[in-house]
Amino acid sequence: MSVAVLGAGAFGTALAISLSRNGPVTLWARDAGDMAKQRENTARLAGCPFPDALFVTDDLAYATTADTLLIAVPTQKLRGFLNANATALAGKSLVACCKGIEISTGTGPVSVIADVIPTAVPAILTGPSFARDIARGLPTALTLACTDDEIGKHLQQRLSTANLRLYRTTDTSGAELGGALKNVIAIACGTAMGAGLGESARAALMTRGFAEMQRLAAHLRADPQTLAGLSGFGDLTLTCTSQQSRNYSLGMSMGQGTPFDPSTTVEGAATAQAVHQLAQDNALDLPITAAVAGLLENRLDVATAMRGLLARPLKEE
Ligand SMILES: NC(=O)C1=CN([C@@H]2O[C@H](COP(=O)(O)OP(=O)(O)OC[C@H]3O[C@@H](n4cnc5c(N)ncnc54)[C@H](OP(=O)(O)O)[C@@H]3O)[C@@H](O)[C@H]2O)C=CC1
Ligand SMILES: O=C(CO)COP(=O)(O)O
Repeated sequence: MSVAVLGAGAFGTALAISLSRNGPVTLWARDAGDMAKQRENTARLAGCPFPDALFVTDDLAYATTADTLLIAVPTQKLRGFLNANATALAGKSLVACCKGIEISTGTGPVSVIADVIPTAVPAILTGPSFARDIARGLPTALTLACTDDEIGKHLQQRLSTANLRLYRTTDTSGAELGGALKNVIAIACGTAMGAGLGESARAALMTRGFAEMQRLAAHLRADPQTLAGLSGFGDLTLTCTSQQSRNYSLGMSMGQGTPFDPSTTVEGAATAQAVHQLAQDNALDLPITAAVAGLLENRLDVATAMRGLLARPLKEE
């Protein structure tokens, strides 16, 4: 099974570095010039040199000769990328390596792939992992979800390494929901911490945020067990507690009232909007998501958002 990673941001680069410890891997970037010369992605993942088995290219036709393609572009860019390269991607195993819900359709990366490239076998690789940890070869466990269990088994074998351990599921819906929604809750947690509301408030937001994740997953018929696994609870834990997370950091900035670099990839911002819309369309009660969407759209300030959450009617857990 030959492997290429399409998209050389922090995560795509880290995966390519990690997988090239198993054998040759191609990393495709829109502009590969500097990376090919320096053997390092100084812009997105500085300090992580490329192993010899990693080949960088900006020739998509060459990269897509591999039979398994990992796609690591941000969720809101995925459809455009697939449409632009549909012929080259037809019939391949396409593993989404992004976390989010598309604003225009309210669906996740696996559904977007199935929609644009119906001949492909879509899968998703998701779970608790920072790009830098993967690139450094630190121990990491992720979820590989593919509705075709046989292909899922092949992908699990090929994409696991000595330090990157993949667990398999056929529940693509649960896996993509967990990875998308935890980012929204991480923004909420970062906001609370930035505003000085304390670690008890963060624990409450994580737990009630997880209840929102389960509620939406149940509505969309995802398996609750998937939400309790690496791609849901696992990634929620990591992202809501680490300043390495960009979603958490955006929240911290909002809580502190300090500026945040708008060019940073923060998947939870668009996803909060998409999920808030889904909740309204389906009469689902997702108050933390609604508060995050309100903060991001400047309809709410932190104090009002917190007051709103605390003033909700008392209920059973
Ligand atoms: N960073 C991390 O620790 C982790 C990230 N992820 C997920 O990985 C996904 C990507 O994030 P990450 O790598 O960190 O983001 P980065 O901001 O580091 O990089 C985004 C990359 O996407 C590329 N890109 C954007 N639009 C297109 C397009 N239309 N066609 C081709 N390439 C495009 C950019 O290319 P260019 O450089 O040319 O602009 C850039 O290389 C996100 O969904 C994120 O949630 C998951 C786990 C960990
Ligand atoms: O998904 C991640 C960790 O699993 C990375 O989180 P951020 O996108 O918030 O940096």
